Amino acid sequence: MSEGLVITGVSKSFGGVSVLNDVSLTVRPAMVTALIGPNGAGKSTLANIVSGFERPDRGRIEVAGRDLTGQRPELRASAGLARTFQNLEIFKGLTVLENVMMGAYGRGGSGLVGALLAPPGARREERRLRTAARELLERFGLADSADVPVESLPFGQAKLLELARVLALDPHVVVLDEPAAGLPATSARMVGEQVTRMARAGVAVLLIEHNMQLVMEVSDHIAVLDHGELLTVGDPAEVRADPRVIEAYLGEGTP
Ligand SMILES: Nc1ncnc2c1ncn2[C@@H]1O[C@H](COP(=O)(O)OP(=O)(O)OP(=O)(O)O)[C@@H](O)[C@H]1O
Repeated sequence: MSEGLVITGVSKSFGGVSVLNDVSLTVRPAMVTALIGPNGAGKSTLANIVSGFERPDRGRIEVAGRDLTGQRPELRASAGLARTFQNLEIFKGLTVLENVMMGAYGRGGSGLVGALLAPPGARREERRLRTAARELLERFGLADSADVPVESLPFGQAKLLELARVLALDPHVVVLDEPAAGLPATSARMVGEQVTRMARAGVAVLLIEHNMQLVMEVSDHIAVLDHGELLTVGDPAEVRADPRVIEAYLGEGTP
């Protein structure tokens, strides 16, 4: 049974400056929980703490009921946590299909590297990965590009590929750091559709995103961070109407 992501009482300071102060948030399975807030509010720091790239000064991170506080990022991946990064992260020199197959590596299975290094007897594993990766590309509308070098993908498709790759981990929890950053409206919509679909398949999705239209469309819950403090968590209508949120983040007249 998956219980999603549970963040409890997380605090973090850099050089004596508080960046996160006692943040608690639950990201439930089969739902999209957005984390929004002004630049510098602490969103990426929280994503880094969740995925093990930063250590919290205080607090606890649990994924699917397992306490992962202090565990290395690789161990979190094998516990079912996957994330994307603000900047496009692709494995250059590999094809689109191989990039998706690489995704399965973090889950503790053999993945592409293991499959390539494996003795002939283990080739079945490679075939299984390849088939699963092709199915994911199909679902993301990228099947026609399976065998092209990943560098030749247009930016919008490369952002979709990142989503396909996190799903190759078969994750319980996915943290998406600005998946629609720099995308035109049509591509952002496609990302939104895939994020919704990911959640409906049972994944707990934490979505960090500045594109408010996307956030409002795909989120079940929205958490608002301001100066490292969680201002509120609510559904899109509640958050949109909350005067503190309007003041802290949305600004006059938006959206
Ligand atoms: N490694 C670090 N060392 C020192 N300060 C840091 C470090 N990482 C982040 N900060 C500071 O912590 C604060 C929060 O940054 P963070 O990147 O988490 O904000 P954010 O909400 O993700 O912003 P954005 O929307 O611009 O990405 C900022 O003031 C930033 O300068």
